[in-house]
Amino acid sequence: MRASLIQIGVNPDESIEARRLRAASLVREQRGADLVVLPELWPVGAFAYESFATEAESLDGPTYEAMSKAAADAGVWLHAGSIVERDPDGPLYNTSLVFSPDGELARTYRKIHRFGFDQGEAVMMGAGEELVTVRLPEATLGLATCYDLRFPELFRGLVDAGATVLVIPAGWPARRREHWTLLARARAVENQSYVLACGTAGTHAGVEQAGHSIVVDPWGEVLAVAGPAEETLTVDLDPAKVTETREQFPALKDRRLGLPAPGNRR
Ligand SMILES: NC(=O)CC(=O)C(=O)O
Repeated sequence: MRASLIQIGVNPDESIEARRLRAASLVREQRGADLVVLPELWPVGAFAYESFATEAESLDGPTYEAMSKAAADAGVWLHAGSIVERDPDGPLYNTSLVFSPDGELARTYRKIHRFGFDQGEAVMMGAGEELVTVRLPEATLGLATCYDLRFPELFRGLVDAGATVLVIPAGWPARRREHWTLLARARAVENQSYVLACGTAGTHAGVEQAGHSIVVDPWGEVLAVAGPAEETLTVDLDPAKVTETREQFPALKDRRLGLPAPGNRR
């Protein structure tokens, strides 16, 4: 199973329309891959809070249009990263779009953990409430977005739902790059799953992006890692390796669920 991660640059000198066209063309160049992944909020920029409301899109908006065509033209499964979704009956959401190779919108995922503490996304957007997996012929994708990476229980939920490849689009800042790499590897090791973590390059809203998109196998080996600049990583995954790892080192079977809360035992 061939996966391509497009670590696109998000910079203020490029319009959103121009970036959309460029992203679509980069996706088309990945013909031959099985799965292509774009990062979080690449049209507007994950930290461009002041533009969230004006650039919010519906689920059939301009990014949907461009990515649906690109997926069909390339004949790939496309995790098109996320958009600022305008829900006509609710708040904004940070919503990922996954297209099948015929360009159909197969699944959407609303980011569950919103970043910013008491500002930015955390106050401007609604929180997703649903775990999402996507069945591909060779693997089951478990979806998460950026800050979700810090919450291991979400990934356990995805594994319990059958995920074998954890896909994490992000707009991760350069100043916390070590956390990004460390957490991506940890999620792969503890869940005995592939991790495809795709970040952005460039600087927007004054926040330098980490880049360093990374692909980790179910044993925790780093199969590929990008530099800080715009780059596409292409990696061959072996879906059987997930089963082999889980059988040969069956730590997931040793989980102790449902233990009682701490008592007063001395
Ligand atoms: N931007 C995010 O969602 C997460 C992030 O920056 C972090 O450090 O966590």
